[in-house]
Amino acid sequence: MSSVFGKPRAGSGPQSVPLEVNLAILGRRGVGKSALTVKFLTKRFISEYDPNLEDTYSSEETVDHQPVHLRVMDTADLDIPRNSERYLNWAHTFLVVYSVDSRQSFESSSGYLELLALHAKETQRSYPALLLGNKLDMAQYSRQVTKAEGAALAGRFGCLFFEVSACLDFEHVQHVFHEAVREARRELEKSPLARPLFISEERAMSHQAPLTARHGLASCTFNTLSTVSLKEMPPVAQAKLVTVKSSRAQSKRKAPTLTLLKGFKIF
Ligand SMILES: Nc1nc2c(ncn2[C@@H]2O[C@H](COP(=O)(O)OP(=O)(O)OP(=O)(O)O)[C@@H](O)[C@H]2O)c(=O)[nH]1
Repeated sequence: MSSVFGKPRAGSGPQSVPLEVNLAILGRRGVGKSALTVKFLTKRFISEYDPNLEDTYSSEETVDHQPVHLRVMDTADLDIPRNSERYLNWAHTFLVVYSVDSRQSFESSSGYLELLALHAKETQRSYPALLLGNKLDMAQYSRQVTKAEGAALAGRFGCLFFEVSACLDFEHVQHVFHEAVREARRELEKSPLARPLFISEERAMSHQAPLTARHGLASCTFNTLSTVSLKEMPPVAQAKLVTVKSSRAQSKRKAPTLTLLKGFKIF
């Protein structure tokens, strides 16, 4: 609500301080984690990719009129969760992805949800997760997981469920990411001091030593992995930060966007 009589305007005051949200995308290899990430950030679908690339991207979003600094970690586990602390200790919210044309990937997604449930139990906190059935465009040809099965699995873990396609419309993909932000925001509002740990880019850490959680997380670090054997938290020297302004990414193709596209071929 805006007013000329001194009442707060929408988007002013505390609302103009960006909410910091870290989101990790989990799932078996090939389910479309990178494709969804790139679709969300650039509105485009990728055809080729580096399966070993694990990066964290940063995007300024507006969700429900609130500015949000969203960091997205596109993870690169192989077939099962590995070194999961790197995202468990970092993310406020998770997208667990399977492909509707792969039962194996659906079974893996259940493993990821169990991992998150266990982590929540151990840390006595709750971590919002959304379950995504990707490659919906393939459903008419080769669906192996029904929508009801996806919904039932999500129901078992109390999370939201969507079926999407990284190669269809951008709005559905954006909606899912924004829902994840809303879930994170609800959780942060409940316990604002109980923030996940994070790795600072400025301070070299030889391993995942926790830093003091505080309001307004500093910049995070990001894994760029180039070989299959390097699936662990990389040394800080390898870390890099990639920033993308999603609203400008497609139209202006500024340098940050080109950085994002490293490793991807876009058409
Ligand atoms: N038809 C269709 N293909 C998709 C979709 N999303 C991704 N793909 C394709 O599926 C393959 C794997 O996609 P990625 O985004 O690399 O999958 P990923 O989960 O990041 O895989 P890793 O990097 O190995 O962990 C690529 O060939 C994509 O082009 C989709 O929604 N529909």
